[in-house]
Amino acid sequence: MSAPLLELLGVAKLYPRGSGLRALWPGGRQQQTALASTDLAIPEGAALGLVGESGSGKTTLARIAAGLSAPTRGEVRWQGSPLDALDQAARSAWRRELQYVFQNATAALNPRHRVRRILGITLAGLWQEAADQRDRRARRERIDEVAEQVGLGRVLLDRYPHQLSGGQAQRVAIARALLGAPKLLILDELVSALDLSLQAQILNLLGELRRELGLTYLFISHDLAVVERLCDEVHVMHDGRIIEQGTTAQILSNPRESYTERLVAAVPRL
Ligand SMILES: Nc1ncnc2c1ncn2[C@@H]1O[C@H](COP(=O)(O)OP(=O)(O)OP(=O)(O)O)[C@@H](O)[C@H]1O
Repeated sequence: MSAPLLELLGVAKLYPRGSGLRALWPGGRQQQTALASTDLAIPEGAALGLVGESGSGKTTLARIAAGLSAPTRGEVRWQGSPLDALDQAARSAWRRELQYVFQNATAALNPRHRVRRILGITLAGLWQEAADQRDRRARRERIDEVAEQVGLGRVLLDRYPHQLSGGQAQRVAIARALLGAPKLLILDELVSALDLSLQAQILNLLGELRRELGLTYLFISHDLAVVERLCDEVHVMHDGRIIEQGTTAQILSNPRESYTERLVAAVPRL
């Protein structure tokens, strides 16, 4: 059996707590556990949801999983290899194949460039790193291809980020993440700021992309109703720990923990 695409082994994150004079006192600087020792495996093709209230540690876990933040303890493995042990070629493949998409899509886009340029800069960087010699025309074609995949009309490629709606900006953020043909997308509160009908559109798009491109998702949300629409499996976080995990159907119909019951009770039923 092949190794999971991504694996966290005993990963934990502590932050110093306390500042000012208290921190100078012996024993005054305590540590706060943002993430207690956590194991997590994401097999290729999975759509795994991570739910929990604000402050439960979801983003801390996601950032460590993406290699954006170093764990205080434990190890992250990509396709079976510890991140620290990846050689240069494997590291550059990992950077391309794992993409993190943030909640606030508009803020993540350079306001001074049109969308096509924003995507072009990312693509040029990816191809340069891979020593890919393809020319400007090929770059243009790849951008058009990805824009089509995410349902972004050509007209929108000529707009500046501030001229985009929230849903359009999310599509640009997803398009940018797709440029390098990733395997795993880490989607952090991607649809939280959108109204319900736009949420549904983006979730449908993510479902289609998963089927068409064989993508794997780690999908983070405080809202179980959103996770339910996209994920096969759910991990529930509370106080820096995964307290419960199971298939989405199991979690929704038969939650074990009272904390999970409360999240389930908040899911609107038609
Ligand atoms: N850089 C930091 N320094 C100190 N404490 C931090 C830092 N980042 C996160 N924390 C703390 O770690 C805990 C977990 O935060 P985290 O952002 O991972 O939760 P979350 O579930 O993603 O919540 P949210 O949805 O509000 O972002 C919180 O108590 C938070 O205050």
